Amino acid sequence: MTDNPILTSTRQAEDADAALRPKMLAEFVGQAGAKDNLRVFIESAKSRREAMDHVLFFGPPGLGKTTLAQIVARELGVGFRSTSGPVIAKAGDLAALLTNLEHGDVLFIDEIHRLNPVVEEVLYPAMEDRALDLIIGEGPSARSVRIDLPPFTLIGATTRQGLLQTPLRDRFGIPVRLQFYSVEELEHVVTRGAGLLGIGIDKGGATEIARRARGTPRVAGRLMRRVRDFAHVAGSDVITRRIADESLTRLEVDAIGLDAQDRRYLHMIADIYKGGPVGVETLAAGLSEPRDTIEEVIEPYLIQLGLVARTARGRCLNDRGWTHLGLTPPDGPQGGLFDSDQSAD
Ligand SMILES: Nc1ncnc2c1ncn2[C@@H]1O[C@H](COP(=O)(O)OP(=O)(O)OP(=O)(O)O)[C@@H](O)[C@H]1O
Ligand SMILES: [Mg+2]
Repeated sequence: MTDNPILTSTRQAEDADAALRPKMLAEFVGQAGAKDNLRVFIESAKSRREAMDHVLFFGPPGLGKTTLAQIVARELGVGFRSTSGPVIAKAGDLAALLTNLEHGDVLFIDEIHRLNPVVEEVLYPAMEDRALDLIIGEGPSARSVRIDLPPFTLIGATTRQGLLQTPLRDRFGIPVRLQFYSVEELEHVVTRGAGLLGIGIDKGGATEIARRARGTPRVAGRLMRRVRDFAHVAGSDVITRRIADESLTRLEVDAIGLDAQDRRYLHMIADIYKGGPVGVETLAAGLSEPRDTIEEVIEPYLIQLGLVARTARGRCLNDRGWTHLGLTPPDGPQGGLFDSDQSAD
């Protein structure tokens, strides 16, 4: 099966993450609630010798969806097959994947919100009845055959739960929302990662990187690799707060983890649209970024920090957003909508 293009074409971008990926649930930092629940479902499935119910992981990029999917398969002691929504072009591709599964296997479909609707139709009976309904032949001689599938666990991952069709969403028995990580959790991620990369790090260095990692382990890993390069060139084998701070400042990552792209986004709303509201399409055009990048990568963290609000009329800069840019919010009617924002800290 390994030469099957559907199986091998996992996203390139993931490769850089591989070295830092935790292998078992016990090594996976944070997401305590999700982990506790998964542990129960895994144990139960194992003791009943049944396939675990289907799982949907959703949340912003880099929070550990792919990692958790691999961990679930490993903890269950079953095979792991991986593909992604846009890669499965035809119903037949999915049928081939499903019929090659072995008893209890995990089939991981990344970016499951991007499945072709025709393929999605095939997935419904597969998830629900573990059966495949195929039409064989054409015209008057066409007939439908039903093929039984082995018990399997589908794990879907998406950054856009809202784009999932309700029938698909409802077929996942275990929906899991991943949250942004706390600074303490990211300190663990960074310290563990430094160990794996073979560089020392002290508490101050770990805190400095964690505070600036946008609540996201992937960003923490990336920043740590860059800081390690600076430390290396500076001839230090330990990442200290000073080295971390200097390197991240040189990389234009500010004290709360925003990078040049985030600041461009905030400045566009502040300087050109006077704080908004402004539509996401307009921002996408102005920043020359795809709308998806704005909605999936840039905005979730800025919203979480309370710098920006998504409203029905468009994006608005909150008082905190103005303050972070070192600007004063204009007193105007648009302030009134958001003055519930806890300010003054
Ligand atoms: N809880 C965690 N503890 C330690 N490292 C983590 C954790 N979660 C994620 N990582 C690391 O962060 C990186 C990104 O994780 P992962 O690829 O699982 O994210 P994702 O949610 O699938 O992202 P995307 O939406 O882009 O596919 C990996 O290198 C992984 O090692
Ligand atoms: Mg992923």
